[in-house]
Amino acid sequence: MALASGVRFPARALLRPWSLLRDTTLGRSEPAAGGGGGGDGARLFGSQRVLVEPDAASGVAVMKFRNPPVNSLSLELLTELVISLEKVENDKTFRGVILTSACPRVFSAGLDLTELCGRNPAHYTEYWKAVQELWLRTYLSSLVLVAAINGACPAGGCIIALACDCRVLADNPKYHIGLNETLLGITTPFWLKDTYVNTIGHRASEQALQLGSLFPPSEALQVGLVDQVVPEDQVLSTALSEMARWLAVPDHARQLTKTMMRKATADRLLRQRDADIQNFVSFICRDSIQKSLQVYLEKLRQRKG
Ligand SMILES: CCCCC/C=C\C/C=C\C/C=C/C(=O)SCCNC(=O)CCNC(=O)[C@H](O)C(C)(C)COP(=O)(O)OP(=O)(O)OC[C@H]1O[C@@H](n2cnc3c(N)ncnc32)[C@H](O)[C@@H]1OP(=O)(O)O
Repeated sequence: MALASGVRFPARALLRPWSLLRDTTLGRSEPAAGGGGGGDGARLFGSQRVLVEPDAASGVAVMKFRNPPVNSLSLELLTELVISLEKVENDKTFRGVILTSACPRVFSAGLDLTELCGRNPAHYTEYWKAVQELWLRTYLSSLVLVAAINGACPAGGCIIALACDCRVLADNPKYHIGLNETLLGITTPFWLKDTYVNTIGHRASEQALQLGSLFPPSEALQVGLVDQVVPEDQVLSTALSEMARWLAVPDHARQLTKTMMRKATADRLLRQRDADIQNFVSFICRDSIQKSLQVYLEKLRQRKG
């Protein structure tokens, strides 16, 4: 499936894109902002791994990741997120989206490590294209995007949050946020590094990226990684209040300003997407990198037991 940013989608999505969007239980989901949650609109926008609760009256859709146990960014979740965002974006009823998690205690565990281990170069190519596509689509969205971070938010989870216009984090000391890639033995690509620098500044990024820092809420607020830290049961309502503040600004002026602020960062990737994919594939295929990732994944699995 060719999208605006030029990416082709997985073969199964290309053949039957909507096959990824079956089996929605959206009609039974809890009410959205303003109470419009369960109707046909929800069915139209949502999918198996992405619940969408649209509220036409406010022009806001709440989009919930539902890929248990930890919302790891599998190829399927990445694809469904892009398709859901595209659908909402194409419906002029909507001016804003709140991104949040339907899984308890985790916003997103980041890239799905099983997509990065033991696969072939063709798979890594397809996967990295999907990562790029989600980032471009969120980072350059004309909608207002607010992240309602209701759980742990490492690595790829933080990347989604960083692409939003505003971040509200639940005040739970277990809900760490940051780019911890170095602790897995991998590096952050330049376009994600740029996004970090744009958000928390050069010196703070230099330290946090090298150390793989994961910040608890108070520190995340202090460093400017999130805009608000609120009690857990107030994350969604605070995100809705933030959304109202952003939507009070005329769309055209806000959108032009957003583009002005973000274009240079996005263009750096757009100019060298293929090279970035090649870099990623050759990096991830290295024996040493595969070994580091497998050790990390094994530690995660053992930690549980
Ligand atoms: C030079 C060119 C550029 C090269 C670029 C290279 C790479 C890309 C770089 C950057 C982009 C981003 C990278 C990433 O996102 S990598 C992923 C990093 N994520 C993490 O480190 C988080 C790991 N997870 C956790 O810390 C915890 O799971 C949690 C999120 C805090 C939740 O804790 P909780 O206790 O609730 O759950 P468990 O730990 O018990 O996990 C349950 C279950 O899920 C499995 N799991 C967890 N995280 C992942 C994951 N990211 N991918 C796949 N699977 C995951 C975990 O192993 C458990 O599985 P089990 O089978 O044991 O049930």
